[in-house]
Formats: sequence, structure tokens, C-alpha cells
Amino acid sequence: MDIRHATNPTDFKHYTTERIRNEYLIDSLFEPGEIHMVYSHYDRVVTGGAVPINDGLTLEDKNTLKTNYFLERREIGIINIGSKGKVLVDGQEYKLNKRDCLYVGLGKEEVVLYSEDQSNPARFYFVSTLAHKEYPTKILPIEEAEPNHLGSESESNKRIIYKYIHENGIQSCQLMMGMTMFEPNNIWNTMPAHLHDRRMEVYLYFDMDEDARVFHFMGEPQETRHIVMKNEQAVLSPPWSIHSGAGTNSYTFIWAMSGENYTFTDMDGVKMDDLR
Ligand SMILES: O=C[C@H](O)[C@@H](O)CC(=O)C(=O)O
Ligand SMILES: [Zn+2]
Repeated sequence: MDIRHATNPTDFKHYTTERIRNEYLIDSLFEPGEIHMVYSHYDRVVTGGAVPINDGLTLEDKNTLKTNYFLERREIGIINIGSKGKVLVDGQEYKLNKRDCLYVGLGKEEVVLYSEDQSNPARFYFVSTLAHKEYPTKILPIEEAEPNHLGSESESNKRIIYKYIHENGIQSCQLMMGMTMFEPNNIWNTMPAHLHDRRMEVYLYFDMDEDARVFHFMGEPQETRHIVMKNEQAVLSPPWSIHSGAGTNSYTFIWAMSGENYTFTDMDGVKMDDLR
């Protein structure tokens, strides 16, 4: 899989647009019949996408991980952003509709992803982090995820955060994962911006029109840059970086975090006066 090394905020100040995109943008995760993954040295997070067509797609990359199987030292969160699909975890079947989440814990040897209908395939997005003990494999349909309302119309950031894997939801070693959906005509995510040097984060933007773009803002608050992103592209957010976006049209995003603590609310708010 593609390897992304960690970067330093002092060096980041000198990056060109191309370098920024090469380091942080994950631009093609979803290809019919394929499973794609990117390994980041930030907290050794693996970000991936799978679109099964005829056959099941097995979660594995022995050449990169050098373990006997993918989840030997890892856990994973899988969210379906396409049509109906199913996941077999050591033979046990879990059906995932659009926006449903499956957590699979350490030690499960075989994870295979399937679409229910080949002409309308499932699109599985997943994030995997290192784990030290097994937590139970668990499915959480979106209907059962707790909606948290945030933002306001006047700030154009009225949105609902669904938390799936976190301290009061599906339990994990360090992975936190959820999805943020907007009220119509609201376009700003995670503004006011925040930092959490304790944790890295990765965002997947999806449910976007072909011509829609999200301007994803990153960098230290005093040194911001942006990446122009299309539908179903993901972006790595280093611990020292803000992670905020504004869309030219409607979009949804999945966030995942990993690192020192397991506290969603541990965020250092950035003052508007400090943004540059
Ligand atoms: O640290 C937390 C993450 O940045 C996201 O959860 C933020 C988010 O989903 C939002 O503001 O809409
Ligand atoms: Zn954050």
C-alpha cells in the first residue's frame, strides 16, 4: 500500500500545492473490484476503500504489515457509503446499509467485504489503528447512532455529528470514528477550527456532486493552506494541523481519530484572531 511519512509543521510552511497534495490527499480509494489502502506514519493509521463487484475483497496486505493477518495487531472501523453490502468476519456475517458502521477488534483473522448487488455495489470506507486488546466486533446502524446537533444557520455550519466508535459508543482501543451531515445550505465544517496535538485525524468527503469541491483547510493556525477536494477523497490531518472545510455544494464527511487519548471533546479551540 501507499506509505505516507509524517511531516513537520516547520517544513510544511515551504510546501507547494503539489507537495501538500502528495503528502496529505488520498485521492483514489474507490475503484470497482479493488481494495486500496494508504499507510500513514501518523499513529500508523491505515485508511482504505473497497468496492466489491463479483467477488469478495479480503482485507490484507502482508507485504506492508509483515504480520500474519491484517488485524493481528490492529482494530478497524468500516462504514458503507454505497449500496447494500456485507462483511464476513471469521465467517460471521454483518449486513451494512449505507452509513452503517462495523467495528472489528484485534485478532479477527479474516475480514471479507461483499456487495449485495453487483450493479449497485457497496462502497466500504475504513480506518484501522494499532490495538493492544480485543474489543467485541459490533455493528451500529445509523438509525441507532446518537445525533449531536452543532452549529447555526448564521454561521453556515449547522450540522449533525453521528459518533459511532468513541468512549460512549462502540468501544475500541484508540480508534474514534463518526460521520457529520449538514442541514441544507450549510457548508462549513469544523469552523471555528480546533487542534488536538494528542491525536491525528483523517477526513473522507463524500456524497458530493461531480463538480462540487470542498476547500479543506489545514496547517498551523497561523500558517493555513488549503487542498481542493473532490467526492470520495480523503485527507490526512497531522496533529499540529487545523482540519476544517467549506463546500461549493452539499457534502458529508467521515472523521476518524487516533492517538494519545480517547476523549472526543479534547480539542483546543482556535480563536478567529489567531487564524492566518
Ligand atoms: O475532533 C473532532 C473532529 O475534528 C470532528 O469530529 C469535527 C466534526 O465532525 C465537526 O465539527 O463537524
Ligand atoms: Zn478534530
